[in-house]
Order: sequence, then C-alpha cells, then structure tokens
Amino acid sequence: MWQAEHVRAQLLELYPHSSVEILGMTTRGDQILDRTLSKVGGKGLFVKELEIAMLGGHADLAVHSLKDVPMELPPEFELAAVLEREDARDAFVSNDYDNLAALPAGAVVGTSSLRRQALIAARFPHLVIRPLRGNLDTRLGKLDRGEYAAIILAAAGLKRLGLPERIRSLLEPEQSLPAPGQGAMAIEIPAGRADLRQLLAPLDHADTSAAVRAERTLSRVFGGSCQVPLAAYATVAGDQLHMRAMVGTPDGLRVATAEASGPASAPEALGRQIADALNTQGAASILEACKADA
Ligand SMILES: NCc1[nH]cc(CCC(=O)O)c1CC(=O)O
Repeated sequence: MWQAEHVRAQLLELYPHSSVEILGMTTRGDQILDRTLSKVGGKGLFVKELEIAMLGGHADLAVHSLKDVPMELPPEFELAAVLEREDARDAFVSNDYDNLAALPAGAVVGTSSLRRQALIAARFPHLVIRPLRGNLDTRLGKLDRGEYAAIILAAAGLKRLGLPERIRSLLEPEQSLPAPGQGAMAIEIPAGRADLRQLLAPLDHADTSAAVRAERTLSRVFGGSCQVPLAAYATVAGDQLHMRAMVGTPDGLRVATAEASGPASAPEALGRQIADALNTQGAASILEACKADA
C-alpha cells in the first residue's frame, strides 16, 4: 500500500487534474503468497492476483516490488516504468546484537531467502538459519517474541514503512549481495496500452532501469531450471554499468561469483556476459546439484 500511495502521489503531482484510485489487494495477496510459497516455492502469486484485476478491467496498472516480479511476464502484460531504487542492501535486525559477527555459535537467524541463507552459511557456518515468513510486522513480531536472535530483511521495506530504527546494521553488498531488483519498484500495465506507457514514462528512472535489466537478464539465465540462491546487483556510474553476481548452494559450501562492467546502454549484454562468467566459475555444476536435489 505504501508503494501504491507513493505512485499515486507522483502521478497526481505530474497530472494534478487526474484522479488515481487505489484498489487495495494486499491482505488477500499476502495470504495466498504465505500459503503457497512454502508449498510450491512459487514466486509471483501476488503479482498474478493483480494481473487478474487488470485483465478484468478493474485496474489499469499494478505497483510491485520488482524483486517479486517473475522474470518472464505473461504476454498480456509489460513493465511500463521502474522507479528510482531505494537502498538495495539487506538489513541486520536484532534486539540484542549489532551484526552477524557478534552472534554466538548456535544463534538462530531468521530468513526464508535461499540467497541470504547461502551467504550467511558461507561466512558464519556456526549460525543456525531458520525459515521466516509473513509480512514485515509478522516477521518483526516473531523476532520480538524471541523466536530468533536476529532476522535479515530488505532495508528498503523497513525504510519505506518508517521503521529505519529497526535496522541494527546494514549488510554491505560485499557481504550480502542483494537479490535482482531489490529495493526497486515497478509498474506493470496491460501490454500495448500506449496511453498508459506514455503517462508513466516520467516515473521511469533511467539508471535504475538499466541496472535492473542487467540483473533480471542474469536471473532469467539461471532462474528457469530450479530454485537456486542467486544474487545480482548493478550500479550505474556515468555511462557505465557495473554488476556483481553470485550463485551458490543453499548450504553456502559452493559459491560462484563474477563481476564486470559495460555500457549502461546495453544492460542485457552485461547480464549475459556475467552469466557466462558464472558458468565458467562452476555455476553450471551448482545448478546441476540443485536439480538433482529437486
Ligand atoms: N522477499 C520479499 C520482499 N519483496 C520485496 C521486499 C521489500 C524490499 C524491496 O522492495 O525490494 C521484501 C521483503 C524482504 O526481502 O525483506
């Protein structure tokens, strides 16, 4: 809802004489997401709910956390704009400890992200990682009730919801490389709605858009076959795009990393180049191991 309100405010600033109505679908979507994520590992069910609303003519556009938008959209939809990225970093949240390094052996860390799990396990094998689901309030509640010594959340979500003081420390990309699209919001519309595309074009942030295109290209290369810990984070400096990426096994024992730079005008090429580099670093065999598990 915060994100939808944010987009509405931006649209009303651009088009003061228009009206923007918010069709709230958070609760239902959250329930569906919570119920099914653990069973089928499916991503994008909440996105699907909003797509159904657009297909039914109930909504013209949908506002998403880009991280939750599947890499391949159905042909009936397109992304019309990617908004300027918030903090892309992961946040360490705890009532008792300052950072991951301060946690004693056996301390329980909450996250359901395979990426966060692999990155923590690789650096801190003495910690115990347990699943943590639900919306932000639910997750913080579980921490506060003592179910975890610490939890890892996206900094962007905490900042947007006015809870930056819950962030005990930020995990730098060198330690916890963000997920593709983390911290960015995207607006999805029915494909071919040129009127909407034009209205929304001013909301698109060119640097964020280039960065997440590179990240999502890489994710597309590795995401299709199985659920695998995957990180990709790109930044723009001038006309150059720089990206780092990682794939690994959930236990953190095998990790492949790669980084490269290229022109910001060709983000997909950089994404493919880094995918190739990851493959020569052993990503292919990591994916094979993951398929064998499934
Ligand atoms: N994993 C779910 C998810 N999808 C988007 C965000 C919020 C941050 C963002 O917009 O990227 C979160 C919460 C989290 O990872 O802690």
